[in-house]
Amino acid sequence: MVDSNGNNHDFSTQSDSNNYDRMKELKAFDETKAGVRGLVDAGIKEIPRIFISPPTVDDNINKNLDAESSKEFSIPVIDLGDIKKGDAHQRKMIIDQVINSCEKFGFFQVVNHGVPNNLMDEMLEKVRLFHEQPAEVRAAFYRRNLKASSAYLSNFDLFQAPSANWRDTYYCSMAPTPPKQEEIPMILRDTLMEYSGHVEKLGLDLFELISEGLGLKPTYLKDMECAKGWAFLCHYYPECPQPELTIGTAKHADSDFLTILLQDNYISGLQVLHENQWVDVPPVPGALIVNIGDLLQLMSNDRLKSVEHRVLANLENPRVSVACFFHGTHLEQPSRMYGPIKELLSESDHPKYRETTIHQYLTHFQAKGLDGKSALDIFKI
Ligand SMILES: O=C(O)CCC(=O)C(=O)O
Ligand SMILES: [Fe+2]
Repeated sequence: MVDSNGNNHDFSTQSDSNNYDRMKELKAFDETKAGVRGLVDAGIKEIPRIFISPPTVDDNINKNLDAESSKEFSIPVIDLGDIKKGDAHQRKMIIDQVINSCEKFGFFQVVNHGVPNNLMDEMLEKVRLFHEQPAEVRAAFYRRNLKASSAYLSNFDLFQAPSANWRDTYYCSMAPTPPKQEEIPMILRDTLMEYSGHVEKLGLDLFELISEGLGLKPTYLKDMECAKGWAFLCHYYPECPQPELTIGTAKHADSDFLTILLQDNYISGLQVLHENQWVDVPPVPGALIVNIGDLLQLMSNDRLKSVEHRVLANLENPRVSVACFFHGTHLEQPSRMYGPIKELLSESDHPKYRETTIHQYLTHFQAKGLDGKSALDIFKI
């Protein structure tokens, strides 16, 4: 294919397995700065070798698009609307639903959450437009620097993971220190800032409900600065000519306290691992998906679950999503320690993890890449 600088790159397809320099091809792909979208625009019919998923431990839980995912379970949908009415009994019922979902699935969807529907639609549309701009426009934002506060790139773990994922991402670290306005692509800027303000409020509400549900004072997690720092991952999953050979996002658990995910209104693909079965999370109009990340699993001493999930690639249509990662203030407070919350421990409930800084945890998560294994394991006592 030809990149935005007019250079020609050839990537091995699966038939070239005897003649395959993986590192060279990863670099060549990265240097196109055009992402997976660039490959599709170039008209490839077979996916390059670097995207082919090797057999993994979860191959018995079939990745195949034709395979039935579990119909036995579904992720709970929780209506937050009644909370605003100030009825204590209703509030208690909602908190119970939230905590039960976090303990059982690690995931739930929320409706009547306060983020306007038209803003959510606009956000998805702007992300799509960003990723569908001409390659040379996108390339200006492409950087493989995980410390950058605003960056477009394909696969943060391209050089670490066992195989590349069929996905491109625009990343924006929004709080507590936002990028300079002009660093955010113009096409996304206003919508992302407005959306961010709403998601911040919802994040605070959720941390309050979870604190209460754990029997802590309502501001406990807020006081731990869980809601003070967040970043957006604006994903784009191009249509894929051979979806059964690759994956949109490999199996992983999230590296933060909590994630609020806005998914495509029409194109599904997100699946959550529950009782060793993949459960689809279908788009629900107006809903946002919420899931517990590793840092809250660690702080709750395994009571709340950071559950593995993945996104399937699909043959026909691009899929868009916007994940908001509440990751705390690790850059501003690098030495702050996080461990199991003392108030949740007892004679019979000993700490299961040693304390760590978020920086230490994230360094490990990023070095490992999405390799299908939990990043929490090395912190277990
Ligand atoms: O695109 C999605 O639906 C999920 C993305 C995701 O799991 C992540 O960014 O961690
Ligand atoms: Fe995730």
